[in-house]
Amino acid sequence: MEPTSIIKLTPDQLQASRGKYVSYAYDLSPQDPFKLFQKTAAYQGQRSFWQTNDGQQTLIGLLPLKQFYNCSIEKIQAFQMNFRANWLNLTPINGQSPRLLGGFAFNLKDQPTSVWHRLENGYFMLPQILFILSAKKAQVVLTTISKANLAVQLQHLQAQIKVILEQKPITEVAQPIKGEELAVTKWLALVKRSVAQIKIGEMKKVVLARQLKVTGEKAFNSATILGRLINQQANTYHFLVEDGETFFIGATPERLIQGTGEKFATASVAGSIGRGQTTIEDIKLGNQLLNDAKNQYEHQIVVDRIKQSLKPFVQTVEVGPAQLLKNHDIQHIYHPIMGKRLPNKSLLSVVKALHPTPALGGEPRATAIAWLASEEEVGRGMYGGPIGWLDLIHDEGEFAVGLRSGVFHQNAGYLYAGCGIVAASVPEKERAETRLKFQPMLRGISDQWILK
Ligand SMILES: C=C(O[C@@H]1C=C(C(=O)O)C=C[C@H]1O)C(=O)O
Repeated sequence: MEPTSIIKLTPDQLQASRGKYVSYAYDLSPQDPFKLFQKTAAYQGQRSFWQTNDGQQTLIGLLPLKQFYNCSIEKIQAFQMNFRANWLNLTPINGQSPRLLGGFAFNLKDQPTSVWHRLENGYFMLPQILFILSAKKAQVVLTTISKANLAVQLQHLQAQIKVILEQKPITEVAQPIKGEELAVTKWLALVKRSVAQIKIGEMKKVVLARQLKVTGEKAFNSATILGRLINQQANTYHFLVEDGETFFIGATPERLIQGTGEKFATASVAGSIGRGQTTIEDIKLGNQLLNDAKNQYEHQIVVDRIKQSLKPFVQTVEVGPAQLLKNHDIQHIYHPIMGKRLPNKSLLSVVKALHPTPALGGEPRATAIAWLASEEEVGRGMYGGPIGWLDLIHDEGEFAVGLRSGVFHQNAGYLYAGCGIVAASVPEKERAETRLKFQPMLRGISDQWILK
């Protein structure tokens, strides 16, 4: 299957490729996504991982050819255009094209918070080695900038893949951790102030986030956490971006946008309750959530806003029926929302129009964002931002909302959780809801945690 000599170019072709982005895609035998990721330990600090919520599609990116920090949507879009204009496809027929992996910040900050290191304002990478995996198929896309000897450049990448595939996957046992919810009193006071602000009619809803700090004896290992999240959190997107010693990781249930050739699909996910110990209790809790006036109200704000925001990009906005989105620790009210894509509407322009939805920002958006910027103590970094991938050639891709997540550096990690505040919010109840939302990450990091 793997070609022995990857490519033969004539001198003229070589000349034409000089300075251009070139890519070459080929098939591998099917791979177990996480096992393959474990085999890439030698590339730690230079990897990205993405898996869809049905577990059917996985992307693993290694060895950035390009890295983007301080990622405005415009900057990434400009790169996509530039790449397309300077790209040479060496794959004989069809084949996959190069993709960017990574995410945007919740909002761009002038003054970075140290816990995020270089990831504060978002991060994307263009991998030299990109694995695209589905249940039955594994493909790899090699991307490089053509220099004097392109064939050697590509063969060098191909040789690295061979080495990766021969590795033994290593599994590490998770370490015990200490956890501390940060600034709780201040946060409860902010909930109260926000409710007051809502009651005087300044806003309808604002989503407030807080942090839980975790500490281990030794540095956290991204692969260990990722493997546990994959095992524990079904029905969620699993994502990881690494930048040297810093990584952002999570298991989010919320799709922001999927763009295929034909459609744009998004979802409203808002309104939360725990899972039951028994099936009967679980159904009861689900029904309670679906019929609860406060949660219905919180949710409807999200549906209405998404409908408005998506409208200019699709033929007709279709809203599916209300459903429960059930995860390991929590369930939400959820509607699929989609429409047929109108011509000349880019995926990133939809990201810009949607983000942040009132599931993460608030309503009205500008007022809520201004309120968060002035009142929220800690920077959100990539928490709550769009995270996923973008095809550089076909303008297809998918972005989830980067929640149920945390940023890690050496032996410290900061988990984030937020919740929608409306006029009927009670601070202690909202704290309990955010506690529930820390659970997936705590469980993902360790079997043993002590909370201060
Ligand atoms: C903000 C978070 O979750 C969001 C807020 C929800 C809510 O307020 O009910 C539910 C799902 C998410 O859209 C989070 O998990 O941190």
